[in-house]
Amino acid sequence: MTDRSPTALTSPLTDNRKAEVILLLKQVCEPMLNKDIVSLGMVRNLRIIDNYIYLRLYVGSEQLELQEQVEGILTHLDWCKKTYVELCTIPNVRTTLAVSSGKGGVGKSTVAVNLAAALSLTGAKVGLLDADVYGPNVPQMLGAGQSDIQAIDTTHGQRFIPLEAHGIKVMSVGLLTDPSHPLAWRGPVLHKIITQFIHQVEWGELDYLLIDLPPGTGDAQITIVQESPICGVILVTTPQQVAIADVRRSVHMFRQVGVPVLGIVENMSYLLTENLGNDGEHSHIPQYIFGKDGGKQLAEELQAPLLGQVPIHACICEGGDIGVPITLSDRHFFASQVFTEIAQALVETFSHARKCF
Ligand SMILES: Nc1ncnc2c1ncn2[C@@H]1O[C@H](COP(=O)(O)OP(=O)(O)OP(=O)(O)O)[C@@H](O)[C@H]1O
Repeated sequence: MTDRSPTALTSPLTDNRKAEVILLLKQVCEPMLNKDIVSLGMVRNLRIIDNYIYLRLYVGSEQLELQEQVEGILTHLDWCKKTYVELCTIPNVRTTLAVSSGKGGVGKSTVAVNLAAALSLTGAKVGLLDADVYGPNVPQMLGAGQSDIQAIDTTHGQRFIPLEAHGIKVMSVGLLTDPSHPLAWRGPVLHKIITQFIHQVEWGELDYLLIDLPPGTGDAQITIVQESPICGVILVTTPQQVAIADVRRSVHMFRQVGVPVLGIVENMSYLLTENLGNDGEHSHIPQYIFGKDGGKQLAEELQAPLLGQVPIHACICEGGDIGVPITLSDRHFFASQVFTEIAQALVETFSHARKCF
């Protein structure tokens, strides 16, 4: 696994200087998550060559001021002649969030699509990048499965134009391939496609870009995480122990590469069944098909917030199949409200941050 933390150089002099640089950079606070930019993994590829500092800064479109703060604070080093900051951002995208899962089939794409829908219902401009190279089904879940992707030539080279479905901008590896042929890309091709996705999509102005990652903790996830200014990751799990074990691994992987885990969504938490009581009254009883509160316990163990518990319901599955997420077709439905609450919590976190800039 490649480390996103600042890179070490070998001589004792540069090691000392690097330590000094990191100490100063730790004083630069990113107000969204109220943490320093080093702990958030925003500073990468730190190199000190003679009296010059080189680094990459991964930011959202409203955090560009951090560059000035970085350059400013490093002027305190009397040995430093100049700092070269390479700003890495997705143009016009304020906040990039990843949706991930330790294991396939736990409902990661379903959560990503419904969360995108819930965010867009708050009035935010939302994009959804389906980077799940092994099962790219976001376009279908938004009713855009058969659409063709257009590319335009710009002064910066060729750019893909995302589709728009229900007011959400969508881009997917699935849209570039024949749906009847499985995706069997390997290493370099995979890397190229993913990197293209991140840097060659003309999103326009977005408040939130959600990236639906492939399941697991392999090369594809690490590449995406390293090549994009992701502010945090939302992890999706079902409550059963095998899924939990995989998500635990994922949390450690994201923390190791310096990406904050914003929280855990427990999907398929319970199924409500109708019960006819002795008094002739109907009531609903939750059945914990995959076990009870596995995600909740994991969240406590890993000290990550439990963002919500999504029930199992045929309408959620049907919404995905017909291309209209349940959160859009019936926003008052009890399962939709879970997504609405998660979206509101995200908006609260990130819009508060915007006021800080
Ligand atoms: N809460 C739910 N209630 C009912 N069905 C659900 C729920 N969540 C997901 N599903 C269904 O489960 C199936 C798998 O969901 P989804 O494709 O979102 O999983 P995934 O984790 O993204 O899978 P993968 O990444 O392995 O392709 C889909 O048919 C989806 O409609």
